[in-house]
Amino acid sequence: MPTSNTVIIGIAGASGSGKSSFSDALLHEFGSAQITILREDSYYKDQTHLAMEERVKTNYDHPDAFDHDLLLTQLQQALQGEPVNVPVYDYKLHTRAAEVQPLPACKIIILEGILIFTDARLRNLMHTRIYMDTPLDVCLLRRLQRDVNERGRTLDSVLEQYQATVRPMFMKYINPSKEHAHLIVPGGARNRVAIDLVRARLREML
Ligand SMILES: Nc1ncnc2c1ncn2[C@@H]1O[C@H](COP(=O)(O)OP(=O)(O)O)[C@@H](O)[C@H]1O
Ligand SMILES: Nc1ccn([C@@H]2O[C@H](COP(=O)(O)O)[C@@H](O)[C@H]2O)c(=O)n1
Repeated sequence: MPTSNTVIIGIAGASGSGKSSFSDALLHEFGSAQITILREDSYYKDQTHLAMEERVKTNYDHPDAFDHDLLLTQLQQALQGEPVNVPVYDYKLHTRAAEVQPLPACKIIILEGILIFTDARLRNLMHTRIYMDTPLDVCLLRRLQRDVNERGRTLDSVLEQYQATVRPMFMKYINPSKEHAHLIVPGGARNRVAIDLVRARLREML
């Protein structure tokens, strides 16, 4: 458990389950002066040393794809009130961008990502753990649309990656990590009751 005044809320779930949308809904309720969102995706390992053909072959749904050590260090710095420069990830180039993004100092940090509950060091820093429990077919359809429209992917590449790594890693790592959740949310970011419940809990903390 964190010892500072800052509180970390973890939101995990499959890719396309609505983690970002749920986090954004909470940010919308409270505003950026009180809540900031930190995305596990920002901590994908730098791959500038690899050729593009190697980068596309990476398993991005395995815990080893992330630099959780850096994420942990930066969360601890944020809890101590120290300035934090978050890496910026580029999904089209599959690597870290040159720039960094300062993390605003806030009372509540929402940490969202597919594998954040698989690491006990991260879990132990989270005051509340929420799991987005959205059916996998719905997740795939959303991901397909998003990856083609926003992440520079083709239909074939999304389906190939889904079968090769996304679904198997969900079964092996993400779905079992649900056992660490305090709250399991069906229906994603449109679950108004869940947003209201979490909002009430966050309001108590502020
Ligand atoms: N309840 C919903 N209904 C329809 N589309 C949604 C819903 N929640 C999220 N989406 C869309 O699905 C895509 C993936 O959602 P997102 O919140 O980014 O998921 P995650 O962060 O878990 O990958 C986004 O394009 C988002 O706009
Ligand atoms: N270069 C990359 C890096 C990550 N991914 C996929 O992103 C998913 C996690 O992000 P969400 O916003 O969907 O939770 C994960 O499932 C990776 O497969 C990628 O395709 N390419």
